[in-house]
Amino acid sequence: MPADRHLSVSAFSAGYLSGVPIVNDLTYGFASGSLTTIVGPNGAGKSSLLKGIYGLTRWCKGSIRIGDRDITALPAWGRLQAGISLVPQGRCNFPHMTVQENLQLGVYTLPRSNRAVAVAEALDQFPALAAQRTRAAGNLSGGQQQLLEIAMAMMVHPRVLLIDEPSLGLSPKARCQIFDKLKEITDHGVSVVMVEQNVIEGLAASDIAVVMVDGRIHRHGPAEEVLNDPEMKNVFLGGRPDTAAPGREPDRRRHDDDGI
Ligand SMILES: Nc1ncnc2c1ncn2[C@@H]1O[C@H](COP(=O)(O)OP(=O)(O)OP(=O)(O)O)[C@@H](O)[C@H]1O
Repeated sequence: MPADRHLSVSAFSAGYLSGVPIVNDLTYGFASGSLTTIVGPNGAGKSSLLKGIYGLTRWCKGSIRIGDRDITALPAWGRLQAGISLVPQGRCNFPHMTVQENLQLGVYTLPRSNRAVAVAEALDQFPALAAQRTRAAGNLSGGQQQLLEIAMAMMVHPRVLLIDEPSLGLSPKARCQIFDKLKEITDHGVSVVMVEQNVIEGLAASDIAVVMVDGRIHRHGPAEEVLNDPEMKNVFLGGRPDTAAPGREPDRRRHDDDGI
């Protein structure tokens, strides 16, 4: 995989209150063109790591590189231009606007002359959205809304896609479809870094697992290996095949039954 898609952090700390690191002195290179999933207990700093990489925490120190370019000094929009896209937790698209209008917002940062082509490409790459292009985004199923978020993040052709808990509130079928889509994205050479609370399903779909505890990396390795490690199962995965990360309340929100 091309080296310019390699995201790495070095002695990286980030947080919200001055002097209180949530992500603590972390050094790690995310495998290029792979699906890396970050798991760990509640409050471990998983989401904060994604936000810190994207430039959304109040402070950070250490360094972040994409390829051989140091992007630490760039603000969030600069990191987007450098090739990092973020899908934050939750479905935060514009619910009263149509799918097509949401996609048009996704290309707002591109030169005007490239925008129509980018929207057409997105509809081509996400056929489930093409079928719904004139529908208000808020009326889509949860899985379709998540797909729309992913499509919007992909429209700027990122080298690295950061995505926070994409399966939240989705049915098993829709979760599976989202993970498949993320795998497909890595097939096109994009490095995907996902935070996921559905540990078993998330890791089963992934290439690499990173286990975070207290702001630090406790363990990393091939996802299958981590998934099958008895220590990981007992300590972090709850030891049962359908268990989310310990400490998390079960998700009682309505699930979409029909997938995407
Ligand atoms: N905007 C914020 N301001 C202050 N503290 C925050 C903010 N966001 C997160 N935190 C704190 O940072 C710590 C880590 O939170 P974070 O969301 O990164 O953990 P997480 O591993 O993603 O956990 P979860 O699985 O619960 O989302 C928590 O103690 C949380 O309260």
